[in-house]
Amino acid sequence: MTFLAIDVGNTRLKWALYDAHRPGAALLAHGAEFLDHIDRLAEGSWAQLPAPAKMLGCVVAGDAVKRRVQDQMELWDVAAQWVVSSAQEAGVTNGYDYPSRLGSDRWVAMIGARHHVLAQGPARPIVVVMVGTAVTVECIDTEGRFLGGLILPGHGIMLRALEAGTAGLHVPTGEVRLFPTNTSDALTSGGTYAIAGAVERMVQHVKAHCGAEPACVMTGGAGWKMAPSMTRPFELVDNLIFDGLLEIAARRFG
Ligand SMILES: Nc1ncnc2c1ncn2[C@@H]1O[C@H](COP(=O)(O)OP(=O)(O)OP(=O)(O)O)[C@@H](O)[C@H]1O
Ligand SMILES: CC(C)(CO)[C@@H](O)C(=O)NCCC(=O)O
Ligand SMILES: [K+]
Repeated sequence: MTFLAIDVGNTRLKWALYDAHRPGAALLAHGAEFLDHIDRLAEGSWAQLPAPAKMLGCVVAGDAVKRRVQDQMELWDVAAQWVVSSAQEAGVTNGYDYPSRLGSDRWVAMIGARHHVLAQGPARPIVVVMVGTAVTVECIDTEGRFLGGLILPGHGIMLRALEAGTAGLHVPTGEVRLFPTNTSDALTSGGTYAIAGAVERMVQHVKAHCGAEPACVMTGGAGWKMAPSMTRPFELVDNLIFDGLLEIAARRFG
C-alpha cells in the first residue's frame, strides 16, 4: 500500500513516497521542486514511480497551486486529500482562535513532533521550530495542546527586506560571528540571532507556563544552519511534516 506524502510550501513542493501509510514506513523515493517547476512532475521525477495507493498532503501555497499539483497527480488513479487544520487531530488539540486559519504545515509538523517526542519517553512540553521561507516557533504542552506560536521572516526574507529597504546594503552572504566586523557577517549574524533569540523567548515562556523543561525539536531545510547558533540544544528532525502526514494517514486510512 504505497503512500505519497506532499508538502507544498511557500517556495518549494517536497514529496516522499513510502511503502505504507503508517509511522516508520520505509521511504522509497523523495524529491523537491520549486513551485515554478511543479507542472513538470508527471513527466519528470514522478514518471517512473510505482503508483501510490493513498495520498495525503498539506499546502500553504493557495488553491491555484493545489490544483496544479492535482493535475500532475492525474498520472495515477489516487484521490488527492489535503489536511486542513482542525480543532483536534492525531492526539493534538488546536488552541488557535480560529483553528482552521492555522497554517496546515504548522499543524502537521506539530502532530509529527508530538509523536516523535512520545516515542522517546513520557509526554513533556515541546517547542517546535520550522526553518524555511518563513520561520515558525510553536508550543505544545504536556497534554498535547497547541498553546500558540510565533511567525517570523526566514533568513532569506530578512536579507531581501534589508536590501530593499536601505540605501546601500547589497552584499554577499557572510558568516555567523559573535562580533561581526563586516557588513556581510553583520547581516547574516543579525538574521540568525533574530531567529535564535525568538526561539529562546518561546522556550522561556514554555518553561514558565508549563513548569517543565520542553523538548526542543527543529525541522526545515535550513535547520542545520541554525542549529549551531541556538542558545540550547535542539534535536534536528529531517522532516516533521512527512512524519505528521504518516501519523494522520495511519488514523484516517486505517
Ligand atoms: N544561513 C541561514 N540561516 C538560516 N536560514 C537560512 C539560511 N540560509 C537560508 N535560510 C532560509 O532557509 C530557507 C530554505 O529552507 P527550506 O529549504 O526548508 O525552505 P523551502 O522549502 O524553500 O520553504 P517552504 O517549505 O516554505 O517552501 C530559505 O528561504 C531561507 O529563508
Ligand atoms: C506561517 C506560514 C507562512 C509558514 O509556512 C504558513 O503556515 C501560513 O501561511 N500560515 C497561515 C497563517 C497562520 O498560521 O496563522
Ligand atoms: K513549509
